[in-house]
Amino acid sequence: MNPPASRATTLALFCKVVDNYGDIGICWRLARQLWREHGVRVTLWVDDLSSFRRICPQVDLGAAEQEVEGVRVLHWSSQDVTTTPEDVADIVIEFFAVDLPPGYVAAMAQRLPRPVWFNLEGLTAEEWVEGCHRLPSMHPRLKLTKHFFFPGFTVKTGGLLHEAGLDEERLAFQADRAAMARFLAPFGVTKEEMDSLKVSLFCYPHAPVAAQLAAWADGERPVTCLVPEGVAREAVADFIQADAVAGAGATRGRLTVRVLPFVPQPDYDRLLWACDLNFVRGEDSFVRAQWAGRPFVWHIYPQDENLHHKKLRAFLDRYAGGLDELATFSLGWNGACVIASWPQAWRDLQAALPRIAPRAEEWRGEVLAHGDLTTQMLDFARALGSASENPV
Ligand SMILES: Cc1cn([C@H]2C[C@H](O)[C@@H](COP(=O)(O)OP(=O)(O)O[C@H]3O[C@@H](C)[C@H](O)[C@@H](O)[C@H]3O)O2)c(=O)[nH]c1=O
Repeated sequence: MNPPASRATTLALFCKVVDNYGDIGICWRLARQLWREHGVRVTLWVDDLSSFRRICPQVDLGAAEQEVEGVRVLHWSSQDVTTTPEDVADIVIEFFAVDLPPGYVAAMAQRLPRPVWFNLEGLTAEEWVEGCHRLPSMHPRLKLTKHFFFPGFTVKTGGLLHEAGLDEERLAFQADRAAMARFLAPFGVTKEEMDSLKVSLFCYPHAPVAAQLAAWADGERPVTCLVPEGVAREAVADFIQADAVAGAGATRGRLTVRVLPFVPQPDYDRLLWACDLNFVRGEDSFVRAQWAGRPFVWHIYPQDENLHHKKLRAFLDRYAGGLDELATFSLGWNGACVIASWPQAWRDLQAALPRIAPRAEEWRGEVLAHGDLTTQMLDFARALGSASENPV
């Protein structure tokens, strides 16, 4: 899509990879959408190019500066950054409260008009975020104000990342069995496996994967489990009796496990769309599973003192009303309740899938009615800009 002819808004997005792929996954998604759909010139500062490359193979690991899909990417390898006020973007986003380079902040304070500054926070369904979304925080020394921006599920939050045209693309794909079969074939999925219950599996190492694989193997219905390389490595290797590398797989009982390569982000969406049930984790895959319109089980990122169990319950309270089988299974999957029998918990969940599927579609509509995160963020930035004679 061509950017508008007038001077484009500029935006700097600072991303530190704490671990795994969610931090860069979210920032990359946001950066691409800002450019493609809103014509915003984005500079993405990221400290870990290797993690970035796993979800976006075009990334050059050796480049201090590069352009990827219209986004300027800078390797943020040190806090020792010198920037002039003219080089500061109109909008500056720190992701998950990262410390911006002091030199960049000093230049922000000198820039006229001042940039709009956001701290983009993590996603939670808890109610308190509604009171914190859009709150200002003054810099203790400099003439700068930062605003908190909270993603979320309700009208009083900033919404979720969702690209224009995503639903049309997804629905066309899901309506085309041959397209789904063509997509899955390179991963070894056969015609027979297309007729089985197709499950994608993305979780943290502490999930009870071995018990679940056993429940599938001993279950009544054929299941094909597609698991990206590196996920639940030990349990998968035990099941297939071989190294869990991409291309490996085995069938035991009613279960076939296939190990997939880690795919680029757009293909991960297609994987979720092609499966009947998705196990997802963290933040970004959790949101993408919601857009897939299919039942999913969430493995939440673990936190100290089991704080994450509270967050999981807050989400299930919003999502899984009347779907006790899903709530119980999800709590058990996350160690938030004891499951007496995995095979039984699975049978219960499987029997409930036809009731969960319409809820997945309904939920999509409910959440999207409030608008997407990127548009809401830009609208807020513009409102702040015009209020302070600071047009963006
Ligand atoms: C499995 C797979 C995932 N992906 C992408 C989808 C997502 O953008 C990304 C995975 O990110 P997530 O689902 O968020 O899970 P995650 O666990 O990888 O990431 C995170 O979770 C956050 C809550 C934490 O704050 C982070 O520190 C981080 O741990 O990887 C691919 O592109 N290809 C693949 O094959």
